[in-house]
Amino acid sequence: MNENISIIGVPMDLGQCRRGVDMGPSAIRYAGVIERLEQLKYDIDDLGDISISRPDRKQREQKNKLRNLPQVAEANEELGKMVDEEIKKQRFPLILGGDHSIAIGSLAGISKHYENLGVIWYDAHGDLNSDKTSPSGNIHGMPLAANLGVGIERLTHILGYSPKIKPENVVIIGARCLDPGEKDYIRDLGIKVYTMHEIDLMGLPKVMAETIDYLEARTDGLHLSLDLDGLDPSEAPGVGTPVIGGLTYRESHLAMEMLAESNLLTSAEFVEVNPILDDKNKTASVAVGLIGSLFGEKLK
Ligand SMILES: NC(=[NH2+])NCCC[C@H](N)C(=O)O
Ligand SMILES: [Mn+2]
Ligand SMILES: [Mn+2]
Repeated sequence: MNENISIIGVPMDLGQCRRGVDMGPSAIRYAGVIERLEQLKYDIDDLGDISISRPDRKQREQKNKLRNLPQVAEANEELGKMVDEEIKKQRFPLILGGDHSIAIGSLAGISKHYENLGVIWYDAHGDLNSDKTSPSGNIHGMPLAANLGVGIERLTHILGYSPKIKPENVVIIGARCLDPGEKDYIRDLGIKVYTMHEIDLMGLPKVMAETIDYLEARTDGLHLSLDLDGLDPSEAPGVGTPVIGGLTYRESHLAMEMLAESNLLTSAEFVEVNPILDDKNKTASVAVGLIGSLFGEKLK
């Protein structure tokens, strides 16, 4: 793995309705992410947090299908540019959210550098809605669709190009809450999804081994987009859209260790940590533990 990591915080809470997820980056820093990675001998450059502009009251009262679109789009443009710069410097971008709408900017900056970027979407949700299918109007339910080129241009064309990724290079792991439009889309495009059903049947080690083999054969870079709500809410309670019946702490560590061993990863993001909904920063600590495993921490 690249020994040089650049950390970018994105205190974004405008892609959904629960306040507090904007404090995710500071909760993850407080839980010791930098110290943890420095112990593993990485060179860390913490670039701090992107500034997010606030909608005014008039805008907040508007009922439209894409909540806070101007601010979300603008922050994603800025994130995309920063990520692009770090990759040009040959540094590994590690992005800390913030709600999952920030994956639009991350992939805008990353995907420019790869012909066939692979993406692992570790999440209870598909995040495959568009303005047309979204039941909520929340942009954090749309980033994977936007990156596949589906949705309104202001989101699909961040940094001026689209699509960012191809459906056959995406693997969703941990899904257990999909909206009707998302299910249709997965079926039509044949996106590879390991729902909790397959994980229960096959076991997480087999799921990860298949995922890694599949992506290794067809991609030239690999991004992990890990939504903490992929884990079970009993172990990661500090998230805005919890869904019972998720991946365990142990399974998630093993998934990270197997990814570390594969040596394929070129970028990662950890999103949806909401310290206000958390239990004594437990979810941020889980995120830091997972980051440790992802970057090669071992007991022997
Ligand atoms: N990143 C997330 N937590 N997304 C949750 C999305 C929930 C729902 N599918 C929606 O579109 O509103
Ligand atoms: Mn989710
Ligand atoms: Mn998500």
